Amino acid sequence: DLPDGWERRVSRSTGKEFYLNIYTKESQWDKPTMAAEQSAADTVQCSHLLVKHRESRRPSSWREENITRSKEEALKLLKGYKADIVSGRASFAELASRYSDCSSAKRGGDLGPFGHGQMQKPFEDVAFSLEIGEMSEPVWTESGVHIILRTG
Ligand SMILES: N=C(N)NCCC[C@H](NC(=O)[C@@H]1CCC/C1=C\[C@H](COP(=O)(O)O)NC(=O)[C@@H](N)Cc1ccccc1)C(N)=O
Repeated sequence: DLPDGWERRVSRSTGKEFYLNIYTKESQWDKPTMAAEQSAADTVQCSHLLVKHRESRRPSSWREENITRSKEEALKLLKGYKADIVSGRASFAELASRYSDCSSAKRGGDLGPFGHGQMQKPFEDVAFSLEIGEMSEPVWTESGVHIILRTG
């Protein structure tokens, strides 16, 4: 059957079947193979909190010259930060500026607006699937493990 977010339609003029993305209202002739993209936006703005680990593509950051924590430890830390944010004990920007292993920490995690093809695919896919104001589950990239907050 059809992947999530698509509906089958029939063209009134040609009688041919086409497919409608129920989120963006875009239509296409080809049968979709992937879930419909929820964002009609071709750019989104996000903040993120990145925790690197010893297998990160660059296991170093402004915080720590040589990062040796394991993937498991990185995930545990990140989940703790997310819990603090969800509980209201701390703000996203506060924890990102203190703990993110990305230079965007200096801007509370803000990455600015970006379009398709700029970020690593797993990061982009989640970023474009979030509603504005929504925070992601942990996302793994070559850089490490991130939580992403869509802000625009
Ligand atoms: N605005 C852009 N287009 N800047 C280029 C993004 C390159 C892109 N980066 C990523 O996909 C991940 C997800 C977000 C951050 C990031 C990784 C790294 C940290 O990981 P590492 O590379 O040590 O493994 N931080 C960056 O790149 C920072 N310049 C992001 C940034 C910082 C301050 C202001 C704006 C953007 C990639 N294709 O590798």
